[in-house]
Amino acid sequence: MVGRPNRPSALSATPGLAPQPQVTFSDDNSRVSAVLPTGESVTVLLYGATVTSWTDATGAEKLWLSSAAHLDGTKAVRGGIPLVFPVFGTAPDHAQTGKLPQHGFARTSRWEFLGKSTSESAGGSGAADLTAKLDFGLSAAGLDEAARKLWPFAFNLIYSVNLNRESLTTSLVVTNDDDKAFDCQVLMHTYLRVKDISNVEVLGLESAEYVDKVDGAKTKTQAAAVTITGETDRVYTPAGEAVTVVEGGKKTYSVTRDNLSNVVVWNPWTDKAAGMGDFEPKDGYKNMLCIEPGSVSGWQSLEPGDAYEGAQTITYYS
Ligand SMILES: O=P(O)(O)OC[C@H]1O[C@H](O)[C@H](O)[C@@H](O)[C@@H]1O
Repeated sequence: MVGRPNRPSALSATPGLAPQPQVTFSDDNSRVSAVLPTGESVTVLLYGATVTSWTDATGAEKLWLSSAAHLDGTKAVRGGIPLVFPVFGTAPDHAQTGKLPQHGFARTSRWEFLGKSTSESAGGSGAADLTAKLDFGLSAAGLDEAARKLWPFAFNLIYSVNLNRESLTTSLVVTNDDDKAFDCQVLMHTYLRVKDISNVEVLGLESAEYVDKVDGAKTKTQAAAVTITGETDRVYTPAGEAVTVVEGGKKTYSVTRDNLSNVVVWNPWTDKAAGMGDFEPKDGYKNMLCIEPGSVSGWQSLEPGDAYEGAQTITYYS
């Protein structure tokens, strides 16, 4: 057999032209990665279409992933960006989704890798402006029988993960392919990596209403910047589209929402982290903060043929 190097090349070889740096894509049966010529990278597990890693050019990880996370398709991934669909938490009183497990089935289903592409931003000058795009799909045919029975609708999900030098954008399009209407909720459960949660402030939620899930689901109004000093689990409905994470007085991330009206802020703190078998190290709650853009305080009601799209863009500042 004639051997062919299967290591992907990072250089294109157009005859007569200097080689242009390219995005390096790789995929196997379980995950897909893209690496920009400048070094930034993203990895997506087909199980759940879960982003498990996003690094900057130096290889520094921007997402938190538990060292005990199950990456073998036996349990939703603890860390990265799990996708929540079609129900956030559980909704026992909601007829269509009431029997589904916590956060639905998108994060525990195996998605199909639909394809990859590279684009250059307008006015870009080459490698520095490349965006790598990975697309994933899930429809009723991709669900296991149990999930199909619990949510018996024909649907189509397209999840796109876009990586450029400064940011990661994830967007989800939900299409109703059924002849009946269905309700759904959508959320991107992003685990941001932080150095020390005690130095973190979240800006952009001042004066927003929120439901405090650790205080009897009371509705409250955020007075000032959010700081995390204990278990925190809040569903905000902010007026603005961006929240900013500041650490030690320095802006480290901004998270911008497109057509997602809520943002959940979650940190399990000591006791809850101790109670989760897949949360390691146990003091890892100090190094993570979930900022979860979603549409979860009501329902997206999709008529047959209708589609809904929501997206987040996370930008980091080093
Ligand atoms: O343990 P999981 O099912 O992954 O859920 C983790 C967390 O997700 C969201 O942030 C919810 O608001 C929390 O109530 C929940 O504890």
